[in-house]
Amino acid sequence: MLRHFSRSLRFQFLIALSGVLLLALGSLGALSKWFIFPALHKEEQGIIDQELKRIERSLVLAQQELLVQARDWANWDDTYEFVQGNYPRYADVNFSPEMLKEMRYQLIAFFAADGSPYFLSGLVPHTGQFASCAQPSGECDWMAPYIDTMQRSIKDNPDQQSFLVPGISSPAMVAITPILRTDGTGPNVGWLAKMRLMDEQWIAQWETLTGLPIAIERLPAPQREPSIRIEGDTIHAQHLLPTSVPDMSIAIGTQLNRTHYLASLDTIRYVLIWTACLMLFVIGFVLWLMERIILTPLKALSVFARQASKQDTNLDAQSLCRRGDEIGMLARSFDQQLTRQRELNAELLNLSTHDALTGLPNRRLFDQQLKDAIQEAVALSQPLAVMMLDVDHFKLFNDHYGHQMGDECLRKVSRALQRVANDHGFLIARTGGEEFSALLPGTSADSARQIGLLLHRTVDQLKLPHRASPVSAYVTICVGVSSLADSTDILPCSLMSTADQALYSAKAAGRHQVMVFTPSLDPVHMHETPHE
Ligand SMILES: Nc1nc2c(ncn2[C@@H]2O[C@H](COP(=O)(O)OP(=O)(O)OP(=O)(O)O)[C@@H](O)[C@H]2O)c(=O)[nH]1
Repeated sequence: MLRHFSRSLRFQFLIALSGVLLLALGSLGALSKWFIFPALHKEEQGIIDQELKRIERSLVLAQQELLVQARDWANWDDTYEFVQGNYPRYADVNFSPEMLKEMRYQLIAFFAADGSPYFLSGLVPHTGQFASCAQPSGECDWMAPYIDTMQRSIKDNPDQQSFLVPGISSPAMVAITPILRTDGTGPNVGWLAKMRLMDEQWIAQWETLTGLPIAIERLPAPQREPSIRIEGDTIHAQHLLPTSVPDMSIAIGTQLNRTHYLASLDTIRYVLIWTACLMLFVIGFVLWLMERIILTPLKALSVFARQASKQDTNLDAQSLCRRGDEIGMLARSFDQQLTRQRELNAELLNLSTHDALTGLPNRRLFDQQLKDAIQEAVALSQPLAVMMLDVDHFKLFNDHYGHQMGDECLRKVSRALQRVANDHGFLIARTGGEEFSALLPGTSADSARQIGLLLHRTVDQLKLPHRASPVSAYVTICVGVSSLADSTDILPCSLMSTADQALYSAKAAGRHQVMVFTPSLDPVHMHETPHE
Protein backbone atom coordinates (compact mmCIF):
# COMPACT_ATOMS: atom_id res chain seq x y z
CA MET A 1 0.00 0.00 0.00
CA LEU A 2 2.74 2.40 1.10
CA ARG A 3 4.89 1.31 -1.83
CA HIS A 4 2.02 1.89 -4.18
CA PHE A 5 1.43 5.37 -2.72
CA SER A 6 5.12 6.27 -2.97
CA ARG A 7 4.99 5.54 -6.71
CA SER A 8 1.75 7.37 -7.32
CA LEU A 9 1.48 10.67 -9.18
CA ARG A 10 -0.23 12.12 -6.10
CA PHE A 11 2.85 11.41 -4.02
CA GLN A 12 5.19 12.77 -6.68
CA PHE A 13 3.17 15.99 -6.99
CA LEU A 14 3.13 16.30 -3.20
CA ILE A 15 6.90 15.89 -2.96
CA ALA A 16 7.59 18.26 -5.88
CA LEU A 17 5.27 21.00 -4.60
CA SER A 18 6.51 20.61 -1.03
CA GLY A 19 10.03 21.03 -2.39
CA VAL A 20 8.96 24.20 -4.23
CA LEU A 21 7.30 25.49 -1.04
CA LEU A 22 10.38 24.82 1.08
CA LEU A 23 12.62 26.42 -1.53
CA ALA A 24 10.40 29.50 -1.70
CA LEU A 25 10.17 29.77 2.10
CA GLY A 26 13.93 29.32 2.39
CA SER A 27 14.48 32.00 -0.24
CA LEU A 28 12.14 34.34 1.62
CA GLY A 29 13.97 33.66 4.88
CA ALA A 30 17.38 34.15 3.25
CA LEU A 31 16.18 37.31 1.50
CA SER A 32 14.97 38.69 4.82
CA LYS A 33 18.06 37.72 6.76
CA TRP A 34 20.70 38.83 4.27
CA PHE A 35 19.02 41.71 2.45
CA ILE A 36 15.84 43.12 3.99
CA PHE A 37 16.75 43.20 7.69
CA PRO A 38 20.34 44.46 7.07
CA ALA A 39 18.93 47.14 4.74
CA LEU A 40 16.52 48.26 7.46
CA HIS A 41 19.32 48.27 10.01
CA LYS A 42 21.52 50.27 7.66
CA GLU A 43 18.73 52.74 7.10
CA GLU A 44 18.33 53.15 10.87
CA GLN A 45 22.07 53.69 11.28
CA GLY A 46 22.01 56.22 8.44
CA ILE A 47 19.27 58.16 10.22
CA ILE A 48 21.12 58.27 13.56
CA ASP A 49 24.32 59.24 11.75
CA GLN A 50 22.53 62.11 10.02
CA GLU A 51 21.10 63.29 13.33
CA LEU A 52 24.54 63.24 14.93
CA LYS A 53 25.96 65.24 12.03
CA ARG A 54 23.11 67.72 12.44
CA ILE A 55 24.02 68.14 16.11
CA GLU A 56 27.69 68.60 15.18
CA ARG A 57 26.82 71.16 12.52
CA SER A 58 24.82 73.19 15.05
CA LEU A 59 27.82 73.00 17.43
CA VAL A 60 30.10 74.33 14.68
CA LEU A 61 27.62 77.17 14.11
CA ALA A 62 27.68 77.96 17.86
CA GLN A 63 31.51 78.01 17.75
CA GLN A 64 31.45 80.32 14.71
CA GLU A 65 29.01 82.60 16.50
CA LEU A 66 31.36 82.78 19.52
CA LEU A 67 34.27 83.53 17.15
CA VAL A 68 32.28 86.33 15.54
CA GLN A 69 31.51 87.76 18.98
CA ALA A 70 35.21 87.56 19.90
CA ARG A 71 36.23 89.23 16.65
CA ASP A 72 33.63 91.93 17.24
CA TRP A 73 35.41 92.92 20.41
CA ALA A 74 38.93 92.29 19.11
CA ASN A 75 38.46 94.52 16.03
CA TRP A 76 37.54 97.57 18.07
CA ASP A 77 39.68 100.65 18.61
CA ASP A 78 38.80 100.73 22.35
CA THR A 79 40.15 97.20 22.78
CA TYR A 80 43.15 98.11 20.63
CA GLU A 81 43.93 100.99 22.91
CA PHE A 82 43.14 98.97 26.08
CA VAL A 83 45.73 96.23 25.48
CA GLN A 84 48.33 98.97 24.83
CA GLY A 85 47.50 100.55 28.21
CA ASN A 86 45.91 103.62 26.65
CA TYR A 87 42.36 103.03 27.88
CA PRO A 88 42.38 102.27 31.64
CA ARG A 89 38.57 102.57 32.03
CA TYR A 90 37.88 99.99 29.36
CA ALA A 91 37.49 97.16 31.91
CA ASP A 92 35.20 99.13 34.21
CA VAL A 93 33.05 100.27 31.32
CA ASN A 94 32.69 96.93 29.51
CA PHE A 95 32.87 94.18 32.12
CA SER A 96 30.25 93.22 34.62
CA PRO A 97 29.00 89.90 36.07
CA GLU A 98 25.61 90.50 34.44
CA MET A 99 27.15 90.86 30.99
CA LEU A 100 29.15 87.62 31.44
CA LYS A 101 26.10 85.75 32.69
CA GLU A 102 23.86 87.06 29.99
CA MET A 103 26.34 86.24 27.25
CA ARG A 104 27.12 82.97 29.05
CA TYR A 105 30.83 83.73 28.96
CA GLN A 106 32.89 81.78 31.49
CA LEU A 107 36.03 83.68 30.72
CA ILE A 108 37.26 86.59 28.61
CA ALA A 109 41.03 86.89 28.34
CA PHE A 110 43.20 89.58 26.75
CA PHE A 111 46.77 88.74 25.77
CA ALA A 112 49.54 91.16 25.02
CA ALA A 113 51.49 91.09 21.74
CA ASP A 114 54.05 88.71 23.30
CA GLY A 115 51.24 86.28 24.31
CA SER A 116 51.38 87.01 28.03
CA PRO A 117 48.08 87.55 29.89
CA TYR A 118 47.08 91.21 30.02
CA PHE A 119 43.61 91.22 31.51
CA LEU A 120 41.40 88.31 32.64
CA SER A 121 37.74 88.42 33.63
CA GLY A 122 35.30 85.61 34.36
CA LEU A 123 32.80 83.85 36.58
CA VAL A 124 34.24 81.37 39.09
CA PRO A 125 32.93 77.86 38.25
CA HIS A 126 30.37 76.41 40.70
CA THR A 127 30.05 79.72 42.65
CA GLY A 128 29.49 82.06 39.70
CA GLN A 129 31.40 84.88 41.41
CA PHE A 130 32.81 87.63 39.22
CA ALA A 131 36.59 87.87 39.13
CA SER A 132 39.00 90.18 37.24
CA CYS A 133 42.76 89.86 37.34
CA ALA A 134 45.88 90.62 35.35
CA GLN A 135 47.31 87.12 35.98
CA PRO A 136 45.69 83.71 36.59
CA SER A 137 46.43 83.72 40.27
CA GLY A 138 44.66 84.53 43.51
CA GLU A 139 40.92 84.56 42.96
CA CYS A 140 41.66 83.89 39.26
CA ASP A 141 43.84 80.83 39.77
CA TRP A 142 41.07 78.55 38.37
CA MET A 143 41.73 80.26 35.03
CA ALA A 144 45.31 78.99 34.88
CA PRO A 145 44.71 75.76 32.87
CA TYR A 146 42.54 77.66 30.36
CA ILE A 147 45.06 80.45 30.01
CA ASP A 148 47.78 77.86 29.39
CA THR A 149 45.69 76.21 26.70
CA MET A 150 44.92 79.58 25.11
CA GLN A 151 48.58 80.63 25.11
CA ARG A 152 49.58 77.35 23.50
CA SER A 153 46.92 77.83 20.89
CA ILE A 154 48.07 81.41 20.18
CA LYS A 155 51.59 80.14 19.78
CA ASP A 156 50.57 77.36 17.40
CA ASN A 157 48.17 79.46 15.37
CA PRO A 158 48.34 83.23 15.79
CA ASP A 159 45.34 83.75 13.53
CA GLN A 160 41.85 83.31 14.82
CA GLN A 161 40.65 79.86 15.87
CA SER A 162 38.09 78.07 17.94
CA PHE A 163 38.23 74.77 19.81
CA LEU A 164 36.67 72.81 22.66
CA VAL A 165 38.07 72.39 26.14
CA PRO A 166 37.04 69.77 28.69
CA GLY A 167 36.36 72.51 31.25
CA ILE A 168 36.04 72.17 35.01
CA SER A 169 32.34 71.88 35.79
CA SER A 170 31.31 71.21 32.20
CA PRO A 171 32.88 71.32 28.71
CA ALA A 172 33.39 74.70 27.08
CA MET A 173 34.08 76.23 23.69
CA VAL A 174 36.85 78.79 23.12
CA ALA A 175 37.32 81.37 20.37
CA ILE A 176 40.61 83.32 19.97
CA THR A 177 41.26 86.15 17.54
CA PRO A 178 44.01 88.79 17.05
CA ILE A 179 43.32 92.34 18.33
CA LEU A 180 43.23 94.87 15.45
CA ARG A 181 41.81 98.29 14.85
CA THR A 182 38.10 98.67 14.08
CA ASP A 183 38.87 98.92 10.35
CA GLY A 184 40.79 95.64 10.53
CA THR A 185 44.25 97.13 10.19
CA GLY A 186 47.17 96.20 12.39
CA PRO A 187 49.63 95.64 13.64
CA ASN A 188 48.32 92.95 15.91
CA VAL A 189 48.70 94.23 19.45
CA GLY A 190 47.46 91.14 21.23
CA TRP A 191 44.72 88.50 21.34
CA LEU A 192 41.24 88.27 22.72
CA ALA A 193 39.85 84.92 23.86
CA LYS A 194 36.27 84.16 24.83
CA MET A 195 35.22 80.95 26.54
CA ARG A 196 31.58 79.85 26.76
CA LEU A 197 30.41 77.07 29.03
CA MET A 198 28.40 74.22 27.49
CA ASP A 199 26.40 73.79 30.69
CA GLU A 200 22.88 72.39 31.16
CA GLN A 201 21.28 75.68 30.26
CA TRP A 202 23.24 75.93 27.02
CA ILE A 203 22.50 72.26 26.23
CA ALA A 204 18.76 72.88 26.77
CA GLN A 205 18.97 75.73 24.25
CA TRP A 206 20.90 73.44 21.90
CA GLU A 207 18.20 70.75 22.23
CA THR A 208 15.50 73.29 21.39
CA LEU A 209 17.48 74.29 18.32
CA THR A 210 18.04 70.75 17.03
CA GLY A 211 14.84 69.16 18.34
CA LEU A 212 16.89 66.23 19.66
CA PRO A 213 17.85 65.08 23.15
CA ILE A 214 21.57 65.80 23.60
CA ALA A 215 24.00 64.52 26.22
CA ILE A 216 27.57 65.75 26.62
CA GLU A 217 30.27 64.11 28.65
CA ARG A 218 34.04 64.33 28.96
CA LEU A 219 35.83 61.11 28.21
CA PRO A 220 39.48 60.23 28.64
CA ALA A 221 39.65 58.61 25.19
CA PRO A 222 41.07 59.41 21.81
CA GLN A 223 38.72 60.31 19.00
CA ARG A 224 37.14 57.32 17.42
CA GLU A 225 34.20 56.26 15.24
CA PRO A 226 30.62 56.97 16.41
CA SER A 227 29.37 54.30 18.77
CA ILE A 228 25.83 52.94 18.56
CA ARG A 229 24.10 51.09 21.36
CA ILE A 230 20.59 49.61 21.24
CA GLU A 231 18.46 49.32 24.35
CA GLY A 232 14.96 48.00 23.75
CA ASP A 233 13.03 50.55 21.72
CA THR A 234 15.81 53.15 21.94
CA ILE A 235 19.02 53.51 20.01
CA HIS A 236 21.87 55.50 21.59
CA ALA A 237 24.56 57.04 19.42
CA GLN A 238 27.66 58.93 20.48
CA HIS A 239 30.31 60.85 18.59
CA LEU A 240 33.64 61.87 20.14
CA LEU A 241 35.05 65.33 19.39
CA PRO A 242 38.67 66.30 20.04
CA THR A 243 39.49 68.92 22.68
CA SER A 244 42.52 71.08 23.36
CA VAL A 245 43.66 68.38 25.81
CA PRO A 246 45.06 65.51 23.72
CA ASP A 247 43.88 62.61 25.91
CA MET A 248 40.45 64.07 26.61
CA SER A 249 37.45 63.98 24.29
CA ILE A 250 33.97 65.40 24.44
CA ALA A 251 31.29 62.87 23.63
CA ILE A 252 28.15 64.27 22.04
CA GLY A 253 25.34 61.79 22.26
CA THR A 254 21.73 61.57 21.29
CA GLN A 255 19.07 58.94 21.25
CA LEU A 256 16.35 57.98 18.84
CA ASN A 257 13.18 56.11 19.26
CA ARG A 258 13.27 52.98 17.10
CA THR A 259 9.51 52.99 16.46
CA HIS A 260 10.00 53.58 12.71
CA TYR A 261 12.52 50.74 12.44
CA LEU A 262 10.46 48.37 14.63
CA ALA A 263 7.27 49.23 12.73
CA SER A 264 9.06 48.51 9.42
CA LEU A 265 10.36 45.28 10.90
CA ASP A 266 6.86 44.31 12.01
CA THR A 267 5.46 45.18 8.59
CA ILE A 268 8.07 43.07 6.82
CA ARG A 269 7.54 40.15 9.23
CA TYR A 270 3.79 40.49 8.67
CA VAL A 271 4.33 40.54 4.88
CA LEU A 272 6.65 37.52 5.09
CA ILE A 273 4.23 35.51 7.22
CA TRP A 274 1.35 36.33 4.94
CA THR A 275 3.43 35.58 1.86
CA ALA A 276 4.32 32.19 3.36
CA CYS A 277 0.65 31.54 4.22
CA LEU A 278 -0.38 32.61 0.73
CA MET A 279 2.21 30.32 -0.84
CA LEU A 280 1.03 27.50 1.38
CA PHE A 281 -2.53 28.17 0.33
CA VAL A 282 -1.61 28.44 -3.39
CA ILE A 283 0.31 25.16 -3.27
CA GLY A 284 -2.52 23.47 -1.39
CA PHE A 285 -4.95 24.85 -3.97
CA VAL A 286 -2.75 23.63 -6.85
CA LEU A 287 -2.63 20.18 -5.24
CA TRP A 288 -6.39 20.23 -4.86
CA LEU A 289 -6.81 21.28 -8.51
CA MET A 290 -4.43 18.55 -9.65
CA GLU A 291 -6.34 16.06 -7.56
CA ARG A 292 -9.61 17.22 -9.03
CA ILE A 293 -8.63 17.88 -12.65
CA ILE A 294 -6.00 15.19 -13.23
CA LEU A 295 -5.64 12.58 -10.51
CA THR A 296 -9.29 11.74 -9.80
CA PRO A 297 -10.21 11.33 -13.52
CA LEU A 298 -6.99 9.37 -14.06
CA LYS A 299 -7.94 7.11 -11.18
CA ALA A 300 -11.42 6.68 -12.64
CA LEU A 301 -9.79 5.88 -16.00
CA SER A 302 -7.52 3.30 -14.39
CA VAL A 303 -10.52 1.72 -12.57
CA PHE A 304 -12.34 1.74 -15.90
CA ALA A 305 -9.38 0.03 -17.60
CA ARG A 306 -9.03 -2.50 -14.78
CA GLN A 307 -12.71 -3.42 -14.88
CA ALA A 308 -12.61 -3.55 -18.66
CA SER A 309 -9.70 -5.98 -18.53
CA LYS A 310 -11.84 -8.15 -16.24
CA GLN A 311 -14.58 -8.07 -18.90
CA ASP A 312 -16.97 -6.25 -16.57
CA THR A 313 -20.00 -5.45 -18.70
CA ASN A 314 -21.55 -3.08 -16.14
CA LEU A 315 -19.04 -0.35 -16.81
CA ASP A 316 -20.24 3.22 -16.70
CA ALA A 317 -17.76 5.19 -18.71
CA GLN A 318 -20.27 7.87 -19.69
CA SER A 319 -19.09 10.52 -17.24
CA LEU A 320 -15.48 9.99 -18.34
CA CYS A 321 -16.33 9.93 -22.07
CA ARG A 322 -18.39 13.13 -21.78
CA ARG A 323 -15.33 15.12 -20.68
CA GLY A 324 -14.02 17.55 -23.30
CA ASP A 325 -10.40 17.35 -22.16
CA GLU A 326 -7.53 14.97 -22.91
CA ILE A 327 -8.79 12.49 -20.33
CA GLY A 328 -12.16 12.46 -22.11
CA MET A 329 -10.39 11.83 -25.42
CA LEU A 330 -8.40 9.01 -23.85
CA ALA A 331 -11.53 7.51 -22.28
CA ARG A 332 -13.46 7.73 -25.57
CA SER A 333 -10.71 6.07 -27.59
CA PHE A 334 -10.35 3.44 -24.86
CA ASP A 335 -14.11 2.88 -24.88
CA GLN A 336 -14.11 2.52 -28.68
CA GLN A 337 -11.29 0.01 -28.50
CA LEU A 338 -13.11 -1.84 -25.75
CA THR A 339 -16.35 -1.97 -27.79
CA ARG A 340 -14.41 -3.23 -30.82
CA GLN A 341 -12.70 -5.78 -28.60
CA ARG A 342 -16.04 -6.96 -27.27
CA GLU A 343 -17.45 -7.25 -30.78
CA LEU A 344 -14.43 -9.28 -31.86
CA ASN A 345 -14.74 -11.44 -28.75
CA ALA A 346 -18.44 -12.01 -29.43
CA GLU A 347 -17.60 -12.82 -33.04
CA LEU A 348 -14.91 -15.26 -31.96
CA LEU A 349 -17.20 -16.79 -29.39
CA ASN A 350 -19.89 -17.17 -32.01
CA LEU A 351 -17.43 -18.72 -34.44
CA SER A 352 -16.20 -21.14 -31.82
CA THR A 353 -19.69 -22.19 -30.73
CA HIS A 354 -21.63 -22.10 -34.02
CA ASP A 355 -21.50 -23.90 -37.27
CA ALA A 356 -20.28 -21.83 -40.22
CA LEU A 357 -22.50 -23.49 -42.83
CA THR A 358 -25.87 -23.44 -41.09
CA GLY A 359 -25.37 -20.91 -38.29
CA LEU A 360 -26.68 -23.44 -35.80
CA PRO A 361 -24.89 -24.04 -32.48
CA ASN A 362 -22.11 -26.58 -32.91
CA ARG A 363 -21.13 -29.66 -30.92
CA ARG A 364 -18.94 -27.68 -28.52
CA LEU A 365 -21.84 -25.47 -27.43
CA PHE A 366 -24.22 -28.41 -27.39
CA ASP A 367 -21.91 -30.46 -25.16
CA GLN A 368 -21.45 -27.54 -22.74
CA GLN A 369 -25.17 -26.91 -22.45
CA LEU A 370 -25.95 -30.60 -22.18
CA LYS A 371 -23.60 -30.91 -19.19
CA ASP A 372 -25.17 -27.91 -17.43
CA ALA A 373 -28.71 -29.04 -18.27
CA ILE A 374 -28.12 -32.53 -16.82
CA GLN A 375 -26.73 -31.02 -13.60
CA GLU A 376 -29.70 -28.70 -13.28
CA ALA A 377 -32.26 -31.44 -14.08
CA VAL A 378 -30.70 -33.76 -11.48
CA ALA A 379 -30.52 -30.97 -8.89
CA LEU A 380 -34.14 -29.90 -9.46
CA SER A 381 -35.45 -33.42 -10.22
CA GLN A 382 -36.80 -32.25 -13.52
CA PRO A 383 -37.17 -34.24 -16.76
CA LEU A 384 -34.71 -33.81 -19.61
CA ALA A 385 -34.80 -35.19 -23.11
CA VAL A 386 -32.36 -35.26 -26.04
CA MET A 387 -32.70 -36.08 -29.73
CA MET A 388 -30.41 -37.08 -32.53
CA LEU A 389 -31.53 -36.28 -36.07
CA ASP A 390 -30.04 -37.50 -39.34
CA VAL A 391 -30.87 -36.72 -42.95
CA ASP A 392 -31.77 -39.93 -44.69
CA HIS A 393 -29.44 -41.07 -47.48
CA PHE A 394 -27.64 -37.81 -47.69
CA LYS A 395 -24.66 -39.37 -49.39
CA LEU A 396 -26.99 -40.27 -52.25
CA PHE A 397 -28.25 -36.67 -52.24
CA ASN A 398 -24.72 -35.39 -52.62
CA ASP A 399 -23.94 -37.88 -55.24
CA HIS A 400 -27.04 -36.97 -57.19
CA TYR A 401 -27.24 -33.18 -56.79
CA GLY A 402 -23.67 -32.29 -56.00
CA HIS A 403 -22.00 -31.04 -52.85
CA GLN A 404 -23.15 -27.43 -53.24
CA MET A 405 -26.77 -28.44 -53.48
CA GLY A 406 -26.07 -30.69 -50.50
CA ASP A 407 -24.89 -27.61 -48.56
CA GLU A 408 -27.99 -25.69 -49.59
CA CYS A 409 -30.16 -28.60 -48.51
CA LEU A 410 -28.46 -28.68 -45.11
CA ARG A 411 -29.02 -24.92 -44.69
CA LYS A 412 -32.76 -25.22 -45.49
CA VAL A 413 -33.23 -28.19 -43.16
CA SER A 414 -31.33 -26.30 -40.42
CA ARG A 415 -33.50 -23.19 -40.76
CA ALA A 416 -36.65 -25.30 -40.49
CA LEU A 417 -35.36 -27.13 -37.43
CA GLN A 418 -34.26 -23.83 -35.79
CA ARG A 419 -37.73 -22.37 -36.28
CA VAL A 420 -39.32 -25.22 -34.40
CA ALA A 421 -36.63 -24.99 -31.70
CA ASN A 422 -37.30 -21.27 -31.31
CA ASP A 423 -41.04 -21.86 -31.05
CA HIS A 424 -40.65 -24.53 -28.39
CA GLY A 425 -37.66 -23.11 -26.59
CA PHE A 426 -35.06 -25.84 -26.98
CA LEU A 427 -31.58 -26.04 -28.42
CA ILE A 428 -30.86 -27.56 -31.81
CA ALA A 429 -27.24 -28.00 -32.90
CA ARG A 430 -25.42 -29.36 -35.91
CA THR A 431 -23.26 -32.03 -34.33
CA GLY A 432 -22.11 -33.89 -37.46
CA GLY A 433 -22.06 -33.67 -41.26
CA GLU A 434 -25.81 -34.28 -41.82
CA GLU A 435 -26.45 -34.99 -38.17
CA PHE A 436 -28.21 -32.74 -35.66
CA SER A 437 -28.83 -32.93 -31.90
CA ALA A 438 -31.54 -31.33 -29.76
CA LEU A 439 -31.52 -30.57 -26.06
CA LEU A 440 -34.90 -30.22 -24.36
CA PRO A 441 -34.70 -29.31 -20.66
CA GLY A 442 -37.88 -29.86 -18.58
CA THR A 443 -39.25 -32.17 -21.29
CA SER A 444 -40.37 -35.73 -20.72
CA ALA A 445 -39.76 -38.57 -23.22
CA ASP A 446 -43.34 -38.41 -24.43
CA SER A 447 -43.28 -34.64 -25.00
CA ALA A 448 -39.95 -35.05 -26.70
CA ARG A 449 -41.43 -37.65 -29.01
CA GLN A 450 -44.14 -35.15 -29.97
CA ILE A 451 -41.55 -32.55 -30.77
CA GLY A 452 -39.56 -35.17 -32.69
CA LEU A 453 -42.65 -35.87 -34.78
CA LEU A 454 -43.09 -32.12 -35.31
CA LEU A 455 -39.51 -31.83 -36.57
CA HIS A 456 -40.04 -34.83 -38.73
CA ARG A 457 -43.13 -33.27 -40.26
CA THR A 458 -41.50 -29.90 -40.65
CA VAL A 459 -38.71 -31.40 -42.82
CA ASP A 460 -41.28 -33.32 -44.82
CA GLN A 461 -43.20 -30.11 -45.43
CA LEU A 462 -40.10 -28.54 -46.98
CA LYS A 463 -40.57 -30.97 -49.85
CA LEU A 464 -36.93 -30.80 -50.85
CA PRO A 465 -36.60 -33.15 -53.82
CA HIS A 466 -34.41 -36.22 -53.25
CA ARG A 467 -34.77 -38.38 -56.31
CA ALA A 468 -32.02 -40.71 -55.26
CA SER A 469 -33.66 -41.61 -51.95
CA PRO A 470 -35.14 -45.05 -51.72
CA VAL A 471 -37.32 -43.81 -48.82
CA SER A 472 -39.11 -40.84 -50.29
CA ALA A 473 -39.09 -38.48 -53.24
CA TYR A 474 -38.21 -35.70 -50.82
CA VAL A 475 -35.60 -35.15 -48.18
CA THR A 476 -36.57 -36.87 -44.92
CA ILE A 477 -35.02 -37.27 -41.50
CA CYS A 478 -34.74 -39.91 -38.83
CA VAL A 479 -35.08 -38.92 -35.16
CA GLY A 480 -33.85 -40.82 -32.11
CA VAL A 481 -35.30 -39.61 -28.81
CA SER A 482 -34.07 -40.36 -25.31
CA SER A 483 -34.77 -39.00 -21.84
CA LEU A 484 -32.67 -38.74 -18.70
CA ALA A 485 -35.17 -40.91 -16.90
CA ASP A 486 -34.47 -43.81 -19.34
CA SER A 487 -30.70 -43.28 -19.49
CA THR A 488 -28.38 -45.83 -17.89
CA ASP A 489 -26.70 -43.01 -15.92
CA ILE A 490 -26.53 -39.25 -15.86
CA LEU A 491 -23.35 -38.91 -17.93
CA PRO A 492 -23.86 -36.80 -21.07
CA CYS A 493 -22.21 -39.42 -23.27
CA SER A 494 -24.53 -42.11 -21.86
CA LEU A 495 -27.60 -40.02 -22.51
CA MET A 496 -26.46 -39.21 -26.07
CA SER A 497 -25.59 -42.84 -26.61
CA THR A 498 -29.19 -43.86 -25.85
CA ALA A 499 -30.44 -41.25 -28.31
CA ASP A 500 -27.96 -42.59 -30.85
CA GLN A 501 -29.29 -46.09 -30.25
CA ALA A 502 -32.81 -44.84 -30.87
CA LEU A 503 -31.63 -43.16 -34.09
CA TYR A 504 -29.89 -46.33 -35.14
CA SER A 505 -33.12 -48.25 -34.50
CA ALA A 506 -35.02 -45.72 -36.60
CA LYS A 507 -32.56 -46.19 -39.46
CA ALA A 508 -32.69 -49.93 -39.05
CA ALA A 509 -36.43 -49.79 -39.21
CA GLY A 510 -36.32 -48.18 -42.68
CA ARG A 511 -35.57 -44.51 -41.90
CA HIS A 512 -37.93 -41.52 -42.10
CA GLN A 513 -39.31 -42.02 -38.60
CA VAL A 514 -39.04 -41.05 -34.94
CA MET A 515 -37.84 -43.61 -32.41
CA VAL A 516 -37.86 -43.30 -28.61
CA PHE A 517 -35.28 -45.17 -26.57
CA THR A 518 -36.70 -47.66 -24.07
CA PRO A 519 -34.16 -49.62 -21.99
CA SER A 520 -36.26 -52.72 -21.66
CA LEU A 521 -36.98 -53.00 -25.31
CA ASP A 522 -34.96 -54.24 -28.22
CA PRO A 523 -33.99 -51.46 -30.67
CA VAL A 524 -36.31 -53.04 -33.18
CA HIS A 525 -39.23 -52.50 -30.77
CA MET A 526 -38.47 -48.88 -30.39
CA HIS A 527 -39.92 -48.30 -33.73
CA GLU A 528 -42.32 -45.48 -34.29
CA THR A 529 -44.57 -45.45 -37.29
CA PRO A 530 -43.09 -43.21 -39.99
CA HIS A 531 -45.02 -40.16 -40.95
CA GLU A 532 -45.45 -39.18 -44.48
N1 LIG B 1 -22.85 -31.37 -49.03
C1 LIG B 1 -22.37 -31.75 -47.86
N2 LIG B 1 -22.29 -33.05 -47.58
C2 LIG B 1 -21.83 -33.40 -46.36
C3 LIG B 1 -21.46 -32.48 -45.41
N3 LIG B 1 -21.04 -33.14 -44.32
C4 LIG B 1 -21.16 -34.45 -44.58
N4 LIG B 1 -21.66 -34.62 -45.83
C5 LIG B 1 -21.93 -35.86 -46.47
O1 LIG B 1 -22.95 -36.55 -45.86
C6 LIG B 1 -22.82 -37.91 -46.19
C7 LIG B 1 -23.14 -38.79 -45.06
O2 LIG B 1 -23.15 -40.08 -45.49
P1 LIG B 1 -23.44 -41.29 -44.58
O3 LIG B 1 -22.74 -41.13 -43.26
O4 LIG B 1 -23.12 -42.49 -45.32
O5 LIG B 1 -24.94 -41.22 -44.29
P2 LIG B 1 -26.15 -41.31 -45.28
O6 LIG B 1 -25.72 -41.26 -46.64
O7 LIG B 1 -27.03 -40.09 -44.93
O8 LIG B 1 -26.83 -42.56 -44.92
P3 LIG B 1 -27.80 -42.77 -43.69
O9 LIG B 1 -27.44 -41.71 -42.65
O10 LIG B 1 -27.54 -44.10 -43.24
O11 LIG B 1 -29.15 -42.54 -44.20
C8 LIG B 1 -21.43 -38.08 -46.72
O12 LIG B 1 -21.43 -38.34 -48.10
C9 LIG B 1 -20.76 -36.76 -46.46
O13 LIG B 1 -19.85 -36.40 -47.48
C10 LIG B 1 -21.56 -31.12 -45.72
O14 LIG B 1 -21.24 -30.24 -44.96
N5 LIG B 1 -22.04 -30.78 -46.94
